[in-house]
Amino acid sequence: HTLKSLWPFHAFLHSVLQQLIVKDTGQIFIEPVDQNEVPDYGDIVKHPMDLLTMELKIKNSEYNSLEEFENDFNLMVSNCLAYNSKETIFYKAGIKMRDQGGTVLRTAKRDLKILD
Ligand SMILES: CC(=O)c1c[nH]c2ccccc12
Repeated sequence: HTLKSLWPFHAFLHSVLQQLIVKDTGQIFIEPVDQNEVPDYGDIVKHPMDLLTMELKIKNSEYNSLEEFENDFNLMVSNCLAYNSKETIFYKAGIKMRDQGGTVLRTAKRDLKILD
């Protein structure tokens, strides 16, 4: 069996997402940035992304590969590093999520290969 046939692919992505949510200890990635609270956010970030939106995309079967899921993860991180200046807590949380989330995704990619 491969993972895809044995266990729905979206269940695999959901488990990867849960691991990313655990890494978001400051809970700054868990939901979309509220653009009413942050009126200039849309001037800098053209394609917002967050972990809740990624969960909804999993549920809507909008990811056909781990790479597409990873693209949204990278978009979420790069938005954070683009909007927040380097000395902020948010920027530092973005660096931490890039590093720790990157490890989660590297392991998930390896697991997907082993199961094929
Ligand atoms: C992830 C991120 O950049 C943010 C998460 N919450 C915010 C509130 C104001 C400005 C930026 C943010």
